[in-house]
Amino acid sequence: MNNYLTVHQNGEPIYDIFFANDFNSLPELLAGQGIADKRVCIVTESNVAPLYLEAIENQLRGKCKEIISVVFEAGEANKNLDTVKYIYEKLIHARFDRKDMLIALGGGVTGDITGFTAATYLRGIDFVQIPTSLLAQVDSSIGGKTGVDFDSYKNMVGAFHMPKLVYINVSTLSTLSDDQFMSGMGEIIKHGLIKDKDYFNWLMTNRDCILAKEPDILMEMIRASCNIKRLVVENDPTEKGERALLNFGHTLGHAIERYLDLKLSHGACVGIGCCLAAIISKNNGDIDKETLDTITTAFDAFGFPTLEDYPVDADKVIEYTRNDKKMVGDKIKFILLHDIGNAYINMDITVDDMKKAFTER
Ligand SMILES: NC(=O)c1ccc[n+]([C@@H]2O[C@H](COP(=O)([O-])OP(=O)(O)OC[C@H]3O[C@@H](n4cnc5c(N)ncnc54)[C@H](O)[C@@H]3O)[C@@H](O)[C@H]2O)c1
Ligand SMILES: O=C(O)C(=O)C[C@@H](O)[C@H](O)[C@H](O)COP(=O)(O)O
Ligand SMILES: [Zn+2]
Repeated sequence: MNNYLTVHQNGEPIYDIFFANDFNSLPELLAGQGIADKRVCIVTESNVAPLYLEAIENQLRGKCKEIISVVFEAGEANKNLDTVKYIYEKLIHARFDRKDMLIALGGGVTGDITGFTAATYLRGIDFVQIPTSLLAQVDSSIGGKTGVDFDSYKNMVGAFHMPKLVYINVSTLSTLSDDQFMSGMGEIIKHGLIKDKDYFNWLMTNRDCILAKEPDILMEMIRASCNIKRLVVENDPTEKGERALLNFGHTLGHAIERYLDLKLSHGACVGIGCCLAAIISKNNGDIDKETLDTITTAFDAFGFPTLEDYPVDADKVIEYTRNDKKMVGDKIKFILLHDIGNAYINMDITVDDMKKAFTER
């Protein structure tokens, strides 16, 4: 099996997603991106920097014109324009020009911020993703959605800007907390739910090995999820249609993330959002009770919290969905399931339908 997947657009290869257990192939792959003539800025955050920054610097030393790094304070609360401004200042100070490059080293927060900075600095420079969280390895590093939160609105300011390379060193997951591992599983289970019933069943069958973080199983799972995301974003890079399916669980998930003031991880909120969307699918007559139970059992099996653990004011959460980017006029573009592995867009979900999901299962 190849140790990479290639993401295409209009039939043309755009970038590779490379899978490894170390950082040793990074210099060679970046040489292919003309790094010898570039200044490189590694953008990372306070948790990841002490773990992996030096390893990346060691790999790149002598291979590019100059290396600088910018370290910001970890956490979703810093996925904002202030952090972007901080990075712009560093780049201007180091005289970065149009042919220079950013490297995002970290989780989805780092990838989203760095990608957005790369998309906007000097009207766009190259960037590379080195995702270190499970969520970033299977989801956020792929597809070129970049951006930041604005006030408390999730991903309100952003741009589509494709990376030049996604380099996944699966061994970085050894330092990730179990909570953050679970967060990544939220997007992984989502991939099975929207596109691939066999993959969903495989996740359940291999649950114990996944939770034991067996290296071969993790590699297989990460590759499979990357492939699902790759296929969706190749078909619809800028979310004119099918890409919206990747938002399954996110309409209510993002609203819960905001309501809980970021006390729960993105993936945990997506997990709760997926279960609520599955209840709406059942109430809408799309799936039966047995399928709904299979879905909620899956999240339970991977240790996801529920609304019993995190009670919310349903009216307030639903009010927050009005700021969702998927609103079309007064209607919300809701993602539902015809079955496990078969998601679709529904434009007729009402506030009452959402409310019912919180109270009637
Ligand atoms: N652009 C997209 O397509 C896309 C897709 C999904 C999610 N997202 C965004 O991604 C973000 C969530 O990503 P995330 O869960 O990676 O969050 P994150 O970047 O905050 O990382 C989660 C936590 O794990 C730590 N961490 C990361 N890698 C580590 C490692 N190897 N060892 C130890 N600690 C490590 C981080 O410091 C942080 O505390 C959200 O902002 C979400 O909106 C974007
Ligand atoms: O890549 C996509 O498209 C996704 O929707 C993936 C989601 O998991 C991710 O959380 C994304 O950032 C949500 O996008 P948004 O446009 O709803 O903010
Ligand atoms: Zn997500």
